[in-house]
Amino acid sequence: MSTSGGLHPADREHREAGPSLDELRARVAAERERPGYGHDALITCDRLVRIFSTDGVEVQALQGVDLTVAPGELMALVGASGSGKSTLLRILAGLDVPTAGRSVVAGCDLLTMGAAERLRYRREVVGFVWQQTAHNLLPYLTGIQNVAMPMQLSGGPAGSRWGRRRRLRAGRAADLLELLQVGHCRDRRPEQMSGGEQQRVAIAVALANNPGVVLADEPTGELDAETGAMIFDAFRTVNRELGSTVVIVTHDPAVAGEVRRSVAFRDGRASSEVLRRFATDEHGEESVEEREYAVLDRAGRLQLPRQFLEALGMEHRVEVSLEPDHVGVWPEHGTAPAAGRREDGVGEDGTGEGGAGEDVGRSA
Ligand SMILES: Nc1ncnc2c1ncn2[C@@H]1O[C@H](COP(=O)(O)OP(=O)(O)OP(=O)(O)O)[C@@H](O)[C@H]1O
Repeated sequence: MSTSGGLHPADREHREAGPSLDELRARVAAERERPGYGHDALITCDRLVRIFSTDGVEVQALQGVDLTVAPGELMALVGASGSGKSTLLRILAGLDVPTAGRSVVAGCDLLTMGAAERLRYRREVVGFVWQQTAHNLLPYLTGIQNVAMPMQLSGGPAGSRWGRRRRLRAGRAADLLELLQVGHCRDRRPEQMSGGEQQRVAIAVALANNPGVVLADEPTGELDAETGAMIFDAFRTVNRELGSTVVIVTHDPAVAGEVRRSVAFRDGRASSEVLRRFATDEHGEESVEEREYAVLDRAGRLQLPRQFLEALGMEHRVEVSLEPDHVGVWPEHGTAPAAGRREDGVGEDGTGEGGAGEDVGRSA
């Protein structure tokens, strides 16, 4: 590994001498005072692993996922089939337990929760909406009864008498149906609703106990594009008006393109993120600025985009160089396509950004 390029001689001398005792003490003190990973997040996944064993064959569905989601975020998880998105969502929903690692949602540790706490977690801390519209609702109950059911199961909202509690539940259920623009479905059973209406009622059900987090697995997967857009609008309303944190797994590029942050999964890990900024100019024209980042995990690993590796013939080993403001990654000596690389790892333009290497870590 080369770490020379671009350093000031005084800095290089300092680095070679190593840190002084005072510097080491200061580092230890700073480390001790540093807030823990995910301290300000609502959802924290820390090196999360899930291994399935079927007939003696092990599948590593999650291979050390690091992910934090801030309170009030509306974000998407995307990625190829089999990359681990649904496995992660089921763990976050409290329906499955990770093999190793740590995951904390709204202060609840998903690895150590007991059965009673897990039940309370699933009823009150998270709400979920699944792809199959039919799975989200009880077929023999009306819209309003479906929304009131989770409140009934958890005993809320609090009130002194049974009759009063029932009225409060019915009032909140009706309010949620109105918020999601399906007030007209209050007395209809699911078979009397369209697919889009069923999903909006399902979102109301997910919100019944006022959970901090709403998880949705392909909620637009069974719907046409127009209805899918309406469902996504419903999630946006929930996020904006009720402050719920929303995580949506989706294959739908239209949905992924509408959120500020989408995290792409690859081979059981979060591999890249797209952050978007939506702006409206003085003429009312809307624009989106997108920036794609590779995810650097807590062990310092990152996945370079597959097309970068293929374009530069990188495999097995790469050369890495520390530059003053970024890290350069180069194909192993002698394996690169010829263009733009000098022996010292600096591109032909002398900037440290040679055409054959990938620079990572440059500040955004
Ligand atoms: N219960 C299970 N038993 C065995 N293997 C499983 C189980 N659930 C998931 N897997 C495997 O784990 C890997 C990740 O699956 P997962 O469903 O999380 O992927 P995904 O990204 O959600 O895919 P899709 O977009 O197709 O739903 C896959 O290889 C899958 O076959």
